[in-house]
Amino acid sequence: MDELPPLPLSSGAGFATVAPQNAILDFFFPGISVLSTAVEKYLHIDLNIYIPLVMLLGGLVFVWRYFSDYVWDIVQSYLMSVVDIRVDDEIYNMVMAWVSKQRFSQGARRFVVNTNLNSRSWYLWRYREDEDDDDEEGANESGGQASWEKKKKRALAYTPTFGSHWFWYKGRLLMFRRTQNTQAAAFMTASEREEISISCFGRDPWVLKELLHEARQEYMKHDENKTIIYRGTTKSGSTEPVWQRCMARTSRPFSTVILNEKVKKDLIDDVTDYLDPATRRWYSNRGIPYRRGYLLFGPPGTGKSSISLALAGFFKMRIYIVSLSSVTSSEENLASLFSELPRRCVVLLEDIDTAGLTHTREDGNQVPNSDVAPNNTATPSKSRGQGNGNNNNNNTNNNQPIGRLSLSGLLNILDGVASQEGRVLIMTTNHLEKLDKALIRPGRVDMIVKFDLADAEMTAAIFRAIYAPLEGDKVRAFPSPAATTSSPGTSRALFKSRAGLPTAEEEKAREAEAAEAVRRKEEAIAKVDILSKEFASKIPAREFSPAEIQGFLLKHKRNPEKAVEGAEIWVADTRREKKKEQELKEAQAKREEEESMKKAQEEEGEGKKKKKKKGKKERRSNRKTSSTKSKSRKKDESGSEESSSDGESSSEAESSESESEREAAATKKRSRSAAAVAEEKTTAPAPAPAAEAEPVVVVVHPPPTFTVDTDKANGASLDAQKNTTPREADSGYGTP
Ligand SMILES: Nc1ncnc2c1ncn2[C@@H]1O[C@H](COP(=O)(O)OP(=O)(O)OP(=O)(O)O)[C@@H](O)[C@H]1O
Repeated sequence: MDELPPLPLSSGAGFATVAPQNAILDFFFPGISVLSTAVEKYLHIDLNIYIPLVMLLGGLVFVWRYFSDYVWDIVQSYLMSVVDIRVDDEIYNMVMAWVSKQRFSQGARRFVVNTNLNSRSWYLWRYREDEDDDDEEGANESGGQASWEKKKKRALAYTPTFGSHWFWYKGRLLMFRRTQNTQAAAFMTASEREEISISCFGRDPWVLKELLHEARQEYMKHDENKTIIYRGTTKSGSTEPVWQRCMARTSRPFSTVILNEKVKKDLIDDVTDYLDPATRRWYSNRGIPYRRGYLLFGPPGTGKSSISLALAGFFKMRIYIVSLSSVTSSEENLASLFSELPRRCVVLLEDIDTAGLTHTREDGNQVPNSDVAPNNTATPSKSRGQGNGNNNNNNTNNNQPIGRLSLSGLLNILDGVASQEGRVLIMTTNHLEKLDKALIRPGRVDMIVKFDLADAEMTAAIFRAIYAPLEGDKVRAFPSPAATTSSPGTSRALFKSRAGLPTAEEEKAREAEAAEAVRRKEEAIAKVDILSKEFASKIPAREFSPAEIQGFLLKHKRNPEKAVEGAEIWVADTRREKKKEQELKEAQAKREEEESMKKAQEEEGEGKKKKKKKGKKERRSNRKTSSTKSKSRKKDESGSEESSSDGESSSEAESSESESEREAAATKKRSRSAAAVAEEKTTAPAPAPAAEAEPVVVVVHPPPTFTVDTDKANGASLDAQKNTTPREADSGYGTP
């Protein structure tokens, strides 16, 4: 066996025998010379001849690593088109929905799985989670079970993981790139911290635009027959105002909002006319701002929001809702929100009465008599008059910002020079009388619609709307003789039992089944109609809102007879509850009033105390000066004493006499001034003057009867003060 050559790096002598290229290789790849010697010895392959090749490859890799990014940037900049997709825009959801359906996405070996593909970004938050897909499977099943079934059926979505992914679209090679933004703020959620882009070779990005358009179209299909609702709010973690997409609801048919038919028709006709492109041209030709405003007013729960949603759904417009009573509705925020509105949309301004007029929705109850009126003509003068009358009270501080929104600010936002044209503005209020005239003048509000508590007709209509069978409803058989005498061959059970019969008979049975369904439906409608009248007769007119009645009916949603039975009890219970609520409210208001009065009196008392203290100080300093004066006078007198010792006793007596005289005079003076103060107090509850706080006065002129009544004193009622001596006032305020 041949002897192995000495290890190249084991000793200084060994190192000297190693070829120079091996030494270099060993430097970069330790142990390579040992390996090459072993390979040469046992496999008879000389690795040394490949060394230049290996080094060249290594060099190339090294160079590529440094230059690939640079080269790629150049290729992207000059030879490719790229679209970056923002995660905080709705297009993110559209593109991701599209991508998840592509083959390259479904076949990816490394992927991200989601139950919800949408951006978790602030403004899309909750999207789809709260959609009412009640037309999907499982809707018939009851409550929680149905939603659980629905969740189980919801498909998982697979999207490619971070990195670059190539795919073909319309014969072009495109690249989908998903990267993580490491510089994004830490509070952002995972999906907010990612960035996506799609690129294609070539300088014309038409293929990318087509892809985006297709993604959008597919996505929009989902929103067909839905009313998409946005709410004005602030971005999470900041004060920046944004429109947050909060829901996509199945559009509400107009027929489900119970309102005077003429009013409804007028409203729809007016909006239809306004949205007509010819009207738009008409406005612009005449230089009139293309805007239309509607004011819906009435008590809570009478259908104002419902009709706004129905309008938006009917005209296939998005609805943007902002409540003026919310904390976010400052002037700047509102202006910013309005500037971001699309051209064609419905803007719903809720609680407009809070705009610089009042804080609460509870007080005030006057409503005018009209149902609907073009603002410039038919609004009843009574309502406007009353409104204005009240306004006089409320509007004294119209332009004072409440919260941070002033009336003038709101008016500017609504129709200032910078405000959007083309939108339908709907304002709602519970208190029309509290609105400023300027806010509802024609141009801002072109139609006023009144909503009222339910009358008998409305109550019956609500009943019918809830119980009358609709398309797709399972019709419950009402117990009636007709139902029991129906042909036995037409029953569902019999139909099932004949399932295997020849086609003609089966056809016949099916027709009979359909006829039976129609008969049942008609029967149910007739029955519900009778019950609705009975129900309406039990509910007092104009006492309950449609929302309240609907709430009660929903408790018996599958049993109209029970609803009719329980109506009277419900009326009595609700009245009792309302009364209790009213009493509680009044007691609360009274308590608050008393507390505020007490506070005011305490503050007044504090003021008096301070004045008294000040008076005392002044008097003390006065006394000091008078005592120094009398001392100097005494000095003079003692001087005269020295000159005639005979007259000592007489002069002493004189001085003591004059002293007592002086004191008596001072006391008289003080008591006179105290009396004057007491007299003064009978006309105005002014704080006690300094003299009355003088302890000497209390000692010299004690009141004949004296009771300490802190309540009275604190109350400082005029009558009490009339009869109080200074002492009483003192004790009342705690003077020792
Ligand atoms: N006229 C109506 N027709 C049909 N449903 C109504 C009507 N009024 C109220 N409802 C029902 O009552 C509920 C509340 O109605 P809605 O929110 O539209 O009232 P609102 O007048 O906007 O109340 P608020 O002033 O408190 O905002 C809804 O579920 C709606 O279906």
